[in-house]
Formats: sequence, C-alpha cells, structure tokens
Amino acid sequence: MTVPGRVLVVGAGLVGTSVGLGLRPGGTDVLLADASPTVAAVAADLGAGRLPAGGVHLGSGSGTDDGTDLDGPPGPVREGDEPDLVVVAAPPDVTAGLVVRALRRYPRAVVTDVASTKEGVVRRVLAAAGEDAARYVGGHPMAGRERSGPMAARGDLFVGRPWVLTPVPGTSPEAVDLVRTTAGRLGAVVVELDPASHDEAVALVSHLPQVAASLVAARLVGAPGQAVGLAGQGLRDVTRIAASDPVLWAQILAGNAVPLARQLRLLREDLDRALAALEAVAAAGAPGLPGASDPAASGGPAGSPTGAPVGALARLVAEGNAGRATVPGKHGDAPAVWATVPVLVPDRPGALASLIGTIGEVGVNIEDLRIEHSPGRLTGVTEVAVLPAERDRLVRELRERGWSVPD
Ligand SMILES: NC(=O)C1=CN([C@@H]2O[C@H](COP(=O)(O)OP(=O)(O)OC[C@H]3O[C@@H](n4cnc5c(N)ncnc54)[C@H](O)[C@@H]3O)[C@@H](O)[C@H]2O)C=CC1
Ligand SMILES: O=C(O)C(=O)Cc1ccc(O)cc1
Repeated sequence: MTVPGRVLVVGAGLVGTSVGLGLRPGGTDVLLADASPTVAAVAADLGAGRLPAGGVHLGSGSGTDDGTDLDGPPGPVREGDEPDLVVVAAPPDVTAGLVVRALRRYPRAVVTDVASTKEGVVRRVLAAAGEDAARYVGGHPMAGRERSGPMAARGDLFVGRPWVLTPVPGTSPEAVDLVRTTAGRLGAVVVELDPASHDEAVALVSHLPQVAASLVAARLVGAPGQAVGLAGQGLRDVTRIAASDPVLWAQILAGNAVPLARQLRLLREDLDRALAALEAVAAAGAPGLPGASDPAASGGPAGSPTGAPVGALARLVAEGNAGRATVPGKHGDAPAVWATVPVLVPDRPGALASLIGTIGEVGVNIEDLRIEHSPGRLTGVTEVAVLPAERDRLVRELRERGWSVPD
C-alpha cells in the first residue's frame, strides 16, 4: 500500500479544501493552489495545507518555477514542492485541461480528479496526454454539500461515503493503488466503475435529484408568503440541494446530458401518470366536495374516495416507499431501519444541546437527528433516531427527566 507523502490540491474550494483538511492530520504535506489566490490563502488559514513558496501560478504561462505553475516546464521543481499525487478539484469544464498540464508538469506524480462526471473528462485526458495518461486515475467522491468554497469544507466530508475510481485498461495499477489509499485515508469507501457506468449511475442518484429539487424549489418563487410560512420538514428535505451553485451545476448537468435526459424522460412519464390520476379524480368530482360522484356507485365502499385514479395515486406513493427503502444509510451500509423518538424541544437557546446531553448521559447513541421547526412555534419536534432495541429505554428515561415525548 503506497501512501502519498506530498499532495498538491488544485482548486481549493469545498472539495479540495476538504481533501486537505482530511489528509493533514495523518501527516501528509498538502500544497494548495487555486485560480484565486485569496481562496488558496483562506484554505491554508483553515489548516488545509500550505501555499508553495513564491505564490501560486496556474495557467498563467508566466514560467515561474514555484511548484504549482502547471504551465511551467516539466520537473525538476523546487525541492519540497514535488507532489506524489495531484488532486484536481476545480470545476468540471477546466478539469481535463488541468489534469493534462499536471501530468506534464510532474512526470513522477499520479494525477486524479474529483469532477462529478467522468466519461468526458477521461476521454479528453486520454486524447491529450499520450502515455502520461497511465498515471491518471479518474475519481469522484460521492460526498459534498449544497455550499461551495473553502469555508464550507470539512475534514470528515468523505467519511463513510463512496469514492468512485474510473481506471481504464491503460491505467497503471500503482496509480490506482495510490489514489485508492488516499481516498481510504479520507475515510471513503472506494468503488471502481467504468466511466460510462459511473455517469449512468450518478444521473439517477445525484443529477436527477438536483433537477427535481431545483424545479420544486423554483415553484416557490412568487408564492404567497402565507403558503411558504406553512412549510414543514418535507419541503426542507426535498429542496436542500436546490441551494447549490448554479454555475457549477450547469456544468455538471451539461456534462452528463444523455444519461440525465434519459432519467428525466422516465420522470416525465411518472409525472404524466400522476397528472392523469389527478385529472380523473377532478373529473369525477373531488371526494367530499359538492358534486362528487357517489363512491358506492363507482364500486367502492360508501364514504371513501375510491376508484382507479385514487389507486394510482396510492401506487405512486407506495412506489416511492419502495424506492426510498433502497437508499443506503449514512455510512453506505444497507438501508438502516432506526427507531425514531419524537421529542418536543422548547424554542430557546441551549434546549437542543441539553436534549443531546441528556441522551448522552443515558448512554444511547444518536444514529441520526432531525429537527422540525416552524417560525412562531414555541416548540420544535426533534426526531431522534436510535437502534430499535434502545427505543423504549430512551423514551422512559427522557420522560423521567421531564422531556415531553409524544406517543
Ligand atoms: N460540490 C459538491 O458537492 C461536489 C463537487 N464535486 C466536484 O468537485 C469539483 C469542485 O467542486 P467544489 O469544490 O464544490 O467547487 P468550489 O467552487 O467550492 O471550488 C472550486 C475551486 O476551483 C477553483 N478554480 C477554478 N478554476 C480553476 C483553475 N483553472 N485552476 C485552479 N483552480 C481553479 C475555484 O477558484 C474554486 O475555488 C467539481 O469538479 C465538482 O464537480 C464532487 C463531489 C461533490
Ligand atoms: O449535498 C448532497 O447531498 C450531495 O449529494 C452533494 C454532491 C454533489 C455533487 C456530487 O458530484 C456529489 C455529491
């Protein structure tokens, strides 16, 4: 197992800075470079690594030999600045170009990237890098956030998350080993896929959810304030990633156009099914409204909405249940079935910390925590997920300590 002693991160934003923060505690010497010197300086201040002596020159062609001038001549570079591994963590549209320049600049280094789509990047690198391409290993950590930049970075961002590597037949096994070890050091679980299979998979699990979240959230623009004020946790869950960076995501979606369009067409069919069911319900007269047809007359039990359209709606939700149950737990394990304990938490400073402290005293591990809080309410509902075997004891102990735990 080869461990990189020195890593150059090119692009010190959310992902690049998280890589630095995650590698530094293990003793890796991390060099930081970014098109924006200010971003690189912030990342260094946060403890993600150091700036190479002489400043950072990327793509300027200025010829300065400071170890991070990717347009400079191939090594040797300043002693102490030669990386074993270069991690390109820049936007997708510049990734292939930076990878090719890093391969040329550092003839002994392995180069990897983290771009969210792989087929286009890998194809461009193979076309431009010649035999240097053997030292390139495509990569994609399946971890991130809806925020960008170094300030949003976290050293534990990749812990328990899949990190896809996309080696191709000519890739050196030693290069794959080095990137695999590095991802492992960051706590990630490495998965190998060919670039096309990777892009198909992320179209479904990452890019389709982003489009769906953005479209749902966009419906809220201009909605009456009173409607948005009623929002509960469901809307927050569904729209969290709608806060993502538009420029970055435009590149990601465009970089996976064909597989994503396939997924969106399938979603459109499902939307058409839902619409058809609702229109059929409406045509029959909505249940409970004046003019609604008598359910008994359409073959269902009296007093209940019934018939094929309502069945279609139930099927839609049930299919969602089945899909949701396939989503792995937080560390990529099989879907976790936690028991949930709802606790009413007063809306005052320190109340949530006090609840967490109490659960710690009781000796129960919190597997997950969800807070539902609506403005103007005096209490919020906190849902504490725990191992099913711990549920009853936790409910009892919390009630004994004065917490309100609804049945
Ligand atoms: N945001 C996310 O949740 C995830 C993003 N990714 C991928 O990681 C890469 C970086 O994304 P983020 O860290 O989120 O973006 P970010 O916007 O936080 O950071 C990107 C950084 O690259 C720098 N940069 C731009 N052009 C450059 C150039 N020519 N040379 C050097 N630096 C340059 C920018 O100044 C910026 O600081 C992207 O390829 C993205 O697809 C992968 C997994 C998750
Ligand atoms: O915020 C989330 O939940 C994400 O899933 C982030 C994410 C964004 C882009 C990627 O390429 C991979 C992961």
